[in-house]
Amino acid sequence: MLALRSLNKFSQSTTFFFHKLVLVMANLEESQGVTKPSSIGADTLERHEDTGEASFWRKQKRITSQGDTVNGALASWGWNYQSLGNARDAWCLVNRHYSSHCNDKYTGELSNKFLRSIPEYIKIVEVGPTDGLQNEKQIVPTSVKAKLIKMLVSSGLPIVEATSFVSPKWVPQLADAKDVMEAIRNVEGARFPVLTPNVKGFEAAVAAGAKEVAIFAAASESFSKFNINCSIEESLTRYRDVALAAGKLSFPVRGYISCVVGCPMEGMVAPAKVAYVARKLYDMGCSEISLGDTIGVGTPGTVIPMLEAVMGFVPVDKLAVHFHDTYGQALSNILVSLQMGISTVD
Ligand SMILES: CC(C)(COP(=O)([O-])OP(=O)([O-])OC[C@H]1O[C@@H](n2cnc3c(N)ncnc32)[C@H](O)[C@@H]1OP(=O)([O-])[O-])[C@@H](O)C(=O)NCCC(=O)NCCSC(=O)C[C@@](C)(O)CC(=O)[O-]
Repeated sequence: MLALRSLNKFSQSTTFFFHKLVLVMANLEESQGVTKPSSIGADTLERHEDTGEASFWRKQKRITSQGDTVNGALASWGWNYQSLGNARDAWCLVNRHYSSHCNDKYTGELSNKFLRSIPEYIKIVEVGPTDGLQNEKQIVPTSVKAKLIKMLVSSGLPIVEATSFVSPKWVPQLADAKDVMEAIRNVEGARFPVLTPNVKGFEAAVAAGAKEVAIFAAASESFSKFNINCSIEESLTRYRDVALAAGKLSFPVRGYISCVVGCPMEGMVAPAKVAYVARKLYDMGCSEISLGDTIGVGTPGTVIPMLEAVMGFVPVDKLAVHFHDTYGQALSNILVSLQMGISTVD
């Protein structure tokens, strides 16, 4: 467990978080024509302080709903990429402003303002051996996977998702799931959930010694077909069977949702679609629901309304966030998630 309050002591990193947040806000506004600031720095900061948090969130919502009208191919995210492209220059401006004008007291006040609402403890769920290794071009030997898992545990991580009991034809990288479980059988000090896409996978996981499992749905129809070869509704039926079987053994079941803000095939994903799948997973007994920005296109402007929609159906203490850092937005997205009360981060 990580004492997040200790972040207050590291004014440099909190200032970095804050800079990133200001940047995302500034860039979203500029790219959407909401405002046209002549420069980014103190003016931008004061403007947001003046308007207050509530109106900032409203503004982000408006921007997102404008974005929602953009549909279709990935190219429809052009405004987002544009924002990210501008971010480096703008960050330099903000950074220069702070280094010459900011004193420690001011930085401390800002840190308090932006960190005061975050949970005291954060649970980290490590997913490198699954979400990481499944993308490796070369197949990593079982012994190396086991060593990686042991090292992750010895670094203090309390939960390490160990492997996936999926079809070896679909994910040959993780075809050695049973052997990985055998290799870590005597490792203590952490929990080792595994991914199971159906009852066949669940039964194999139980036989290999797993004590908790995760199922993975998507908020986008196209991605569901691409990833698990079935529609969202079919996947929910499948997962209900897995949850039922897990319930009989009192195994915790984690539910993932992929593409919670964007899909590589469909573009932007509406928050209501994510909320729908989250509610279904929660109702079937998932003890935790992890919201995945699978392709890393989320920004605070799209993440906040998505979280608001999901929180309408699932208690915040049952939610986790899973941000891929493809475009360097993961830290900003994690920060706003923490500010909204999420306390589990993949
Ligand atoms: C779901 C299926 C199985 C459907 O795949 P399918 O081809 O539609 O399944 P099927 O039922 O027709 O079976 C085809 C073959 O697979 C076998 N099979 C069937 N099930 C299993 C199983 N569990 N374990 C081992 N073998 C299995 C089955 O026995 C059969 O073998 P055959 O008769 O041809 O020899 C397949 O699409 C699949 O395995 N997909 C998994 C893909 C995957 O792992 N994706 C990444 C997961 S991580 C993620 O989704 C996102 C996340 C969590 O990281 C968060 C984020 O970033 O968004």
